[in-house]
Amino acid sequence: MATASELLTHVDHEALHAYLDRARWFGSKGRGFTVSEVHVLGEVAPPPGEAAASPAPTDHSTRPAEAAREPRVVVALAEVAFDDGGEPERYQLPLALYDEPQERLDHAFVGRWPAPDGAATGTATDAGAEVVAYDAVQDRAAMALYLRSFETGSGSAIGFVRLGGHELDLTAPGSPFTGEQSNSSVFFGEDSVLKLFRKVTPGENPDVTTHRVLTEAGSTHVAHLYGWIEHDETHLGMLQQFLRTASDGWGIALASVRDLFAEADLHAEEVGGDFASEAARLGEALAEVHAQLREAFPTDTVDAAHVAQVMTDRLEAAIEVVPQLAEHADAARAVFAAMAGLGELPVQRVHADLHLGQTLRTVGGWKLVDFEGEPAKTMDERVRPDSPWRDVAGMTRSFDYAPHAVAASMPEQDPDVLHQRAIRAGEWARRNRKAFLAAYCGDAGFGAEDRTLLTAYVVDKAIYECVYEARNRPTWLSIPLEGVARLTSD
Ligand SMILES: Nc1ncnc2c1ncn2[C@@H]1O[C@H](COP(=O)(O)OP(=O)(O)O)[C@@H](O)[C@H]1O
Ligand SMILES: O=P(O)(O)O[C@H]1O[C@H](CO)[C@@H](O[C@H]2O[C@H](CO)[C@@H](O)[C@H](O)[C@H]2O)[C@H](O)[C@H]1O
Repeated sequence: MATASELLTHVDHEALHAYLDRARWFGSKGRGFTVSEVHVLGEVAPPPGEAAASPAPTDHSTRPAEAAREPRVVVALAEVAFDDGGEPERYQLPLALYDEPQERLDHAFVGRWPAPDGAATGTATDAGAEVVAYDAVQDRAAMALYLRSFETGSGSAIGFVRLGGHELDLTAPGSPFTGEQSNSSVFFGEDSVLKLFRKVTPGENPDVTTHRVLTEAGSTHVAHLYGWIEHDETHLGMLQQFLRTASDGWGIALASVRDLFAEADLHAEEVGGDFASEAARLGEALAEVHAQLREAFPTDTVDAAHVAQVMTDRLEAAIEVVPQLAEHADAARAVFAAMAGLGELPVQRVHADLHLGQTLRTVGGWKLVDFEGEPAKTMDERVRPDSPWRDVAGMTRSFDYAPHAVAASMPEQDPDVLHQRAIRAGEWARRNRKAFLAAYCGDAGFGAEDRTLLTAYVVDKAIYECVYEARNRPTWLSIPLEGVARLTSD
């Protein structure tokens, strides 16, 4: 039978290029690139002689002949070189390989290329003439092999590591997550969630290491980590508790804002969908998570003047991308300068890209997800200890985004109505920020130095968001840009 590497001997780089170009998770859209190399990391299959722990679940939507067949699942890394000479990137491609087309997987087609000379692909009884590749994430049979490998290991250089404490439901069928995300997740029934990291950087991924520590500390504010996938000490993915009763914080916040806007004469606290008590619970949850992270990861201090300089540099770079920031630049520099004299700041492991979309409300309280940090930063930067105010600032900005995102989506043109709505958006943001901050600070209170620091982190985050929106959702740019204007004119 052909080896995993042999199956990709004649891999079609053009097909991979086209596939990457249309993938939601490809993070360099709009830049010219080529797939310069394809590395085969290994195969996902039970080790030889290992009995299957359970049969692959049947996909009832498929014809019986197809449903009975298991693919060869090969994990490849596509190396991407950019025409603009920028740093190359590497993307993980878990491929389900068959020796003939699978109609049920048309939507997940990646490419087809000649089979290795004279070798059967092992996906059918006859020697195959070609390899037909699909995105394994979309293939229930391939995902069953992943789940089973957490029990048996994969018998290749790809390591499947389990944490104790939970018995996996190996019969649960895998369904790909269909919402917005930067990686690729698959839900196994109501038991577990597998997230495969798409843009791969050598070394540990903070999503795994942070979840591991919080799981082992018994945190009630994260989905427990069940295991992870690694290759050569690089994390490729993780398996977590499925949060059955989860609703996402961004959606709940938007509903609350809509309730407020629907009641022209009421204040936020008088409306049924008031979010303030949830904002307070979020503040408590974040404080607990920060305390646990302080216990488990190294802490340090950093000179505030250095942080102020980094923020100022980020502002200068942001002006290149969003020239409208220039008119607020002096005021922003002054905000950063005000923090520069605060001496040594405590730093620790933090979430690093916290916003309402990274929070899930369950019957067991709020859970924080996705500890990977800001996608624009290098992995080294993302795991560096940082100020906890970074996370508080992220949530503060989110409380500003939610009402302004709803307001921007409403077709109203009447200046009086727009003016009223802007006032009420500010009211919603202030009310929830205040509740969140009071709960986060608890007995420690919120002093003048804290205010100076938080303001600097909030302005820095809003500047980051301007760049993020310009590159990802240009029609949303006005939300953080107006946020910068308000923050720097206070
Ligand atoms: N443990 C979980 N249980 C249920 N849903 C989850 C869980 N973890 C994440 N989700 C959902 O999946 C979405 C994407 O997860 P996330 O970790 O943010 O992925 P990405 O890093 O690709 O952005 C989340 O916004 C949330 O809606
Ligand atoms: O979730 P990611 O880690 O991919 O974070 C990036 O995308 C976020 C948007 O999906 C972006 O968040 C910004 O928009 C949110 C509303 O969609 C808002 O709640 C946040 O406050 C705002 O920052 C995030 O900045 C970016 O890193």
